[in-house]
Amino acid sequence: MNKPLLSARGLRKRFGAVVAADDICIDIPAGQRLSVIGSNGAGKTTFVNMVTGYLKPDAGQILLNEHDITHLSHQSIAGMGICRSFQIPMLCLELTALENLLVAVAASENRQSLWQPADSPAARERAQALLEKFQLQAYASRPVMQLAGGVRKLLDIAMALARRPKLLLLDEPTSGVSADEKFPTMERVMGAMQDEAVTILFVEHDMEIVANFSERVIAFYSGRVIADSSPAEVMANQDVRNYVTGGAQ
Ligand SMILES: Nc1ncnc2c1ncn2[C@@H]1O[C@H](COP(=O)(O)OP(=O)(O)OP(=O)(O)O)[C@@H](O)[C@H]1O
Repeated sequence: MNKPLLSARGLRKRFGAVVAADDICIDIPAGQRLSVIGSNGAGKTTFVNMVTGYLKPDAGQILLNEHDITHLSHQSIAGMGICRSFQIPMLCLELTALENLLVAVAASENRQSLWQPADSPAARERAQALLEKFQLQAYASRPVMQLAGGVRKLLDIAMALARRPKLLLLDEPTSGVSADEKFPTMERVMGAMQDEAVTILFVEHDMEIVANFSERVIAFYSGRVIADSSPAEVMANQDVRNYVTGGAQ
């Protein structure tokens, strides 16, 4: 494999007696679309939090293009090209969808105050382009508090993409989205990424989404990686059947 974009080496994290990460070693090459699966409490969000700087590992190293980012703040890590969305979208509810995006564009321009939306023509153009990419134009001037959960999810992901990240981590992009809307939501997300040079890792519980939208699957159980391969191989793995999919696949 070429030098990985991201390399997690021996990551460990405990919360009291709970082992949330137990010697996690993962290399991610640029351009890959990969998913992370695992039952509740397996350590998926802990991994995302450590890679994005929201949580510091007790041990181990995280390298981005061979630079050690383990001890950097989440703001610095975002500035270096690793961005994320959240299980519960982090949006300003009083602001409109467009204003939220302008805040994200402002952050990507390293402006002094994040809370003052970027108002340059170029920033507006970027925000509008993101609304279009995610087919959210109809919501541009609606306050976020009036928007449905699925729309908020898409907006949160669009905001993460505003920074033109090298690596984008999506924490359960379809959670809270109705069963009928899961596929269309993922299609919109992946469609929006198509002409962006971005590597995507998403955490997902829905195995159909995993099988259809990722080329590599990493399965977590009890803070450990128990499988890391193609979707078909991971779904057929006995440990994955025992501890993740419950033998349903
Ligand atoms: N801040 C924290 N304080 C204490 N325990 C935590 C904390 N964050 C996570 N944990 C524990 O660490 C373990 C892994 O949690 P994590 O959120 O990473 O799991 P997950 O795989 O993302 O689960 P889910 O699918 O439910 O989101 C769980 O047992 C969880 O309760």
